[in-house]
Amino acid sequence: MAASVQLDHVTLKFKKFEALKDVSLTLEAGKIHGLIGRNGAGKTSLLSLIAAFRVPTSGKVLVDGSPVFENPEKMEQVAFVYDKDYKEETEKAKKLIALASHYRPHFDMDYAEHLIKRFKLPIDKSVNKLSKGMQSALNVVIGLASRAPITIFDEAYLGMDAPAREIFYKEILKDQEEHPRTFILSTHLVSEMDYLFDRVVIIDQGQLVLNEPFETLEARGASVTGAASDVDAFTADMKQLNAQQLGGTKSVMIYGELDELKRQEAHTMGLEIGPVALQDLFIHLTEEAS
Ligand SMILES: Nc1ncnc2c1ncn2[C@@H]1O[C@H](COP(=O)(O)OP(=O)(O)OP(=O)(O)O)[C@@H](O)[C@H]1O
Repeated sequence: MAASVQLDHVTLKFKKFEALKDVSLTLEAGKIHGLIGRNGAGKTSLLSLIAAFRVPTSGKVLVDGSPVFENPEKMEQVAFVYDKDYKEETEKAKKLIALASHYRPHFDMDYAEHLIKRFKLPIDKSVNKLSKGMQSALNVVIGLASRAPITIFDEAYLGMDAPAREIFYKEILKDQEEHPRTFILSTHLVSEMDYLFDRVVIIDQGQLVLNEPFETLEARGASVTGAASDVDAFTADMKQLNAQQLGGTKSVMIYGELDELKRQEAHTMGLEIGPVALQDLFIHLTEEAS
């Protein structure tokens, strides 16, 4: 089960400060959305509106066409996983999982047990005694096993080591094939997670920069790799986002579409053309927006 999200001219103010400024966007049902933005861009503010933790100052936040705020039927369709403060949480991990299974209508306990094993989560420990990475794994177990039609992970990986993050990413992809839902993944680990995204949403200083399919975004640039002197000659009059050199081999990320003629020229020169890195595009687009 998956649901769509629509923001219609949404503004969120904290006193006079506008954390979100007239944001309108649609998140498609059944897609994995990567939400990226600099620190303080407004990602958590946006997500807390979708999860109905807050009400917008103006504008509408709709889940499958109906307002989500104070709407229990829509609110139970949204799972919002974020970096909770568990300092005072003395219940055991298994108790929190059992509680979630009661109030989440699509919760799958068999899947939760599978995830507990995958993350080696010590469910008999009090939650405040779990390591930071284990607390994150607990949040991820609850978020994934809830199978909420809209599942939001707001930097849910904090404290997780690389193997645990890898398990998290693989489980998202595997479960999405079998039980499609709408995921929103807010992250600063852009280069690590970009392969998960069907669509990319970038916000900057409270404003929407773009909301596009990943392939369309990737086509906005390219990577050019080959002998350093040839790469330099080929990219001389192009907008360069990033360059790396190892010995005589250079790789340059360029901004701008390469037409067929240019691609043939690169081929003739023995240069390899690949996709542009989302991380480099993101840095460029947010600098441009500023
Ligand atoms: N409760 C609040 N009161 C006042 N200002 C707030 C509040 N919550 C957020 N803000 C401000 O709103 C802006 C957006 O914050 P938000 O947490 O949404 O950003 P973010 O993109 O999630 O950032 P980060 O990547 O650093 O977590 C920031 O300038 C922040 O200081």
